[in-house]
Amino acid sequence: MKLLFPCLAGPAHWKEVFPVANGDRQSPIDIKTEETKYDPSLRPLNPNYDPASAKIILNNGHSTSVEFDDTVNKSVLTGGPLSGTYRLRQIHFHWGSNDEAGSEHAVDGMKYAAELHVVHWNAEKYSSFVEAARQSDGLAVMAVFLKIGECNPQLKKITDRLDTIRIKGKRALFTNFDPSCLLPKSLDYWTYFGSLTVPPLLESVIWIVLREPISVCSEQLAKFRSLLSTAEDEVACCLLRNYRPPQPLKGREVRRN
Ligand SMILES: CC[C@H](CNC(=O)c1ccc(S(N)(=O)=O)cc1)c1ccc2[nH]ccc2c1
Ligand SMILES: [Zn+2]
Repeated sequence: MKLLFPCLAGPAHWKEVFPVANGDRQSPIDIKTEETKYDPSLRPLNPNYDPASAKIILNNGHSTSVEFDDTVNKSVLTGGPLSGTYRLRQIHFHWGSNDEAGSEHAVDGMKYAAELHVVHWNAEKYSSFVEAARQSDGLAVMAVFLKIGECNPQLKKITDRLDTIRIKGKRALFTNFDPSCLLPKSLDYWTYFGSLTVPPLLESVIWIVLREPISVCSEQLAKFRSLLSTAEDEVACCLLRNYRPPQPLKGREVRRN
């Protein structure tokens, strides 16, 4: 069925505007843990972030993100499956309309309540994020699962600011923030070659999915759902869910350290 604004209609219609939606390395995926392959060549992850790089917190209508200064190598990710230095650009979240689903990746068919994405780009090889986003090794996104449980005091720094950016397009100063505070104790991970999970769905992401979740409580998730996907002059519509369902693996390998 041809829709006027397919992107607004959600994941099922994206292929009409972005044929790559049916590509060979789409994300997210359901990680079947029994089929992952231990790879001794994988190194420990080495995130090294400077809290001064944090700039603003933003509601872009599809998620809330914290944007970092990526004009210099101040906050970077090295190690893991990566060759070279990947520069931190932004972090953002995916969630669902209830606590039972909300993550993008799944583990043996199980979905978590939400998922944090820490987005980096290969500033060693490419001159901008947008250029890197068109290259097969251009981006590296670290995914962290959010599991329903205790309220997360570190996440509170973000959820406490959401009422100031409720409307799409709103932004507020947000600095002195090191996203490492949102990482779990263990940095063990799965890794595979994939894509952006929202249009333009570019197949340029080296995914690094941390195996240990962090906690989030229902009240904190409710604050994400109270964000609006609509701008000032539009009829208010809550951003109740913004996760893409798992995509076909198409023969890809998922490695673990
Ligand atoms: C190239 C796309 C980009 C906008 N999109 C993203 O940055 C993005 C990042 C991560 C993920 S996820 N969920 O997979 O982690 C999804 C989308 C984008 C598109 C056009 C642009 N023009 C100027 C800057 C710019 C950035
Ligand atoms: Zn994302």
